[in-house]
Amino acid sequence: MLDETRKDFTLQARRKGGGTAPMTHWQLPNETAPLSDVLLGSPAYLQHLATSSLSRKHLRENPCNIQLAQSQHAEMVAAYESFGVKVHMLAPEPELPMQVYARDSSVMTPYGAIITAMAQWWRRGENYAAIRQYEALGIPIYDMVTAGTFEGGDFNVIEEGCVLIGCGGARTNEAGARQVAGWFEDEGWEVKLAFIDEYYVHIDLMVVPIAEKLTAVCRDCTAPWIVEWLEGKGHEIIDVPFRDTMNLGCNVMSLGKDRVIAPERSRSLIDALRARGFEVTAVDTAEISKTGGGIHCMAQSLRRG
Ligand SMILES: NC(=O)NCCC[C@H](N)C(=O)O
Repeated sequence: MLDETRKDFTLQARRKGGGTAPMTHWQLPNETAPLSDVLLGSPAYLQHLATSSLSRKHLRENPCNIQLAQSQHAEMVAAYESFGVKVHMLAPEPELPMQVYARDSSVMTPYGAIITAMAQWWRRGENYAAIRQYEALGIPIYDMVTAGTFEGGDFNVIEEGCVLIGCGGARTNEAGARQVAGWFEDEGWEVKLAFIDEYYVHIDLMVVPIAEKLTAVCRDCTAPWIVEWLEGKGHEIIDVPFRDTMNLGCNVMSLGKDRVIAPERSRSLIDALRARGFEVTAVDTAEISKTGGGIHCMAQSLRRG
């Protein structure tokens, strides 16, 4: 017999045309409410691959020391735990060298998890691993992307019922982006599509929610309409320098209640947050980030609020 927590699992909770009921045992109203459960990926089988301009440059010049990256990951896990966040770890699989980036293979929403469609063949198995993980946790699958490619770093919940979807072509393509956009428009959300250059990989490199009406943005590489749109909603913008952004310095994780986990090297953002009274735990993730992602890319919020 299925235990209480697993009985909510289903492979397609989405109601066609909208009106899907939000989850009952889990909740995720937005990306800035207090975080109590997070999904992370193990770096046990991490490899440094040429996945993007970013990771290729480091591979050429100064490849990732995997052991050091693993110890940095352990420190990041400890940071979540020190804030009382329960860490759920994807079961590591030797066939999945990028599984540490738990943000991308699925996307948690108020209705359950979207199973994405990874663009690069060496990441596709992560989608199946994510399904198994949600089954084990009793989290319903909202739906699975079938029309094109879609990666979780491109689903950026700005506030409750409002999402910015990144579309760089090489990762999330237009067909995938429009399919997901349509689902959330049907649910009554405000949805904006941001076409970005594939150099930036995902939209969460340059736009990341920090707190209610407070967003970190790299103005130098974010389309001005996005900044104006956020400001129009009353968001204060913390500008993150371009160089820091390309080192994943904007890619931080909000824990809610004015607490943030940020990469140690992102001095400008850390100082700006501390000046506003935020509690910032700075973790050195520079070695992991040579493989192309940061703290936000490595985390999938499972429960907030
Ligand atoms: N959300 C993200 O930006 N994820 C980073 C993914 C990094 C990984 N090396 C990749 O290129 O797929």
